[in-house]
Amino acid sequence: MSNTLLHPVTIFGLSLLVLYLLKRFWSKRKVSNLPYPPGPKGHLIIGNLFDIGKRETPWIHYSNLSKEYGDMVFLESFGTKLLILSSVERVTDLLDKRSSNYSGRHYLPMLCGEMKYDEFFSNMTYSPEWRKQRRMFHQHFNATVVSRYHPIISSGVSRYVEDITASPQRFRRHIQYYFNRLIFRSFYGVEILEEDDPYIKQGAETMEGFIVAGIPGSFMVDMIPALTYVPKWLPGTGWKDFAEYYRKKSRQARDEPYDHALKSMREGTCEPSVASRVVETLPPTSDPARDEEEKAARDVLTLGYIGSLAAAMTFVLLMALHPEVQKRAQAELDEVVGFGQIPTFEDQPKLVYIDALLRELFRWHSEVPLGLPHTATSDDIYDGYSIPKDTIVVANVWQILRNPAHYDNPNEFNPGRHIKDGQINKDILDPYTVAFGFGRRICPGRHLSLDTLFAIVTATLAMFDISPPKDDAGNSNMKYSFNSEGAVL
Ligand code: HEM
Repeated sequence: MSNTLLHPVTIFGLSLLVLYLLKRFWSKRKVSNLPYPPGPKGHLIIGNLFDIGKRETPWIHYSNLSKEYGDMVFLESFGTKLLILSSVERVTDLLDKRSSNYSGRHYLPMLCGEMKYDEFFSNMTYSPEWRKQRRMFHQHFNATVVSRYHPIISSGVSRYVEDITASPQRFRRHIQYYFNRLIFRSFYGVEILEEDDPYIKQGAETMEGFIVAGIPGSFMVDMIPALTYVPKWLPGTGWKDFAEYYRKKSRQARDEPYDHALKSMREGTCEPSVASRVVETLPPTSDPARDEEEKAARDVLTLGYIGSLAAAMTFVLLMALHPEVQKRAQAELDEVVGFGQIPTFEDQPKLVYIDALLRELFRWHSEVPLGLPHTATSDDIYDGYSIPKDTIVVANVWQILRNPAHYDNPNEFNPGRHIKDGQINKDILDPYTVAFGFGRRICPGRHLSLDTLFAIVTATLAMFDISPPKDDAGNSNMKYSFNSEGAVL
């Protein structure tokens, strides 16, 4: 008898039955008698698993679903509820206007439980700890103080121009190096001397882990959290090695540059940085709160790794594909700044076409096509529908930025669409208000990010011409694709 009960098929069957009953139970817990927002009918037991589960371009799948069900699509599988918003109106109503309820982050068993990425405030749920870390970050990167990094940005640009002049074919490495040097100098006051610096690698790998595990449904354990208890020696548990690898990398990325900065501060060899300002405000080492505050500081600093590299790579691709846009931008620089001169931040307000080009860059290719998912921290009722607590709310940024109601011929790359009567057209949807996220969770690094991009984009256009590679017959043979680091040429 006991043998029959322990038979793997019996255990599997019983588990399915329990999951099914749980699903029925959870599905019945509606906020009120109101229905959930529309969405495809789920299958028996697994619900909408096939819609939520891993796929290469989920934003395109969600966009197709919205054509059938409207600008709010509700999916559910094993108790996980997902609401996909695909219009500015819905996003504004829920993520901006009701942001006190929609600023949570979902506890993803893989990302948070296994990989421990919820130590960084970008992945923390809406809590006092999140508020503390976010405030700390904001102090150093809000719009009024970000100009303090301009000297570092400008010196980085000079070095970038030298590097590209010396070896233009290595442009990807030089762009990467520009962003990494900038981040390390501004955050840690530390100069990165080598392109292959281990800190750079740790940061990139930490980000890589986030990009894969940050999308709900990428790992089965996100749907069935009980899988956490499956022992590592069982076949099919390679995801546990993945989690361990990235857990270690993110800890290194957090601790090593910070310790390096502390050492340089003690030796008096580092320049003023976010780290030095944060350390000055920490309680004394004798204070029991010191450890906790210092851990928060380490976590906050690590988030600086999130880079604008992807946008810069996409810029290079677009200039190679659109010589007419490149020429027009160069003509504006020649006229406003002078031929072969690198603009400064003072020139920025006069460079309207460059402004439009950067906006179009963010519109045409969103680096984070589904933003970062928010969650509802309480039950809600909206537009005749019930939205239960813990629903994951995702904005389909890609679809909003390609909506023909906002942009004519949305697939076309056309900076001119953002200009009217020689000025930025305020009547057209500003892509930055979508690309950098929403409400209380809006990207706090956006000002730094836009300034660093302005500097590298204008320096590149002022000093170089970008053209596609040619074959022996002189024909362009450029092939490209996109990955998490932007365009791959
Ligand atoms: C092209 C560059 C960038 C893009 C497109 C981008 C986009 C985003 C998006 C979509 C979010 C999620 C917002 C939401 O939850 O609604 C976010 C969050 C965040 N970003 Fe950025 N970002 C960029 C660069 C940066 C940089 C350079 C930094 C650091 C200096 C940074 C720091 C952060 C942090 C800390 C969060 C988490 C905020 C929170 O959860 O409270 N980002 N970013």
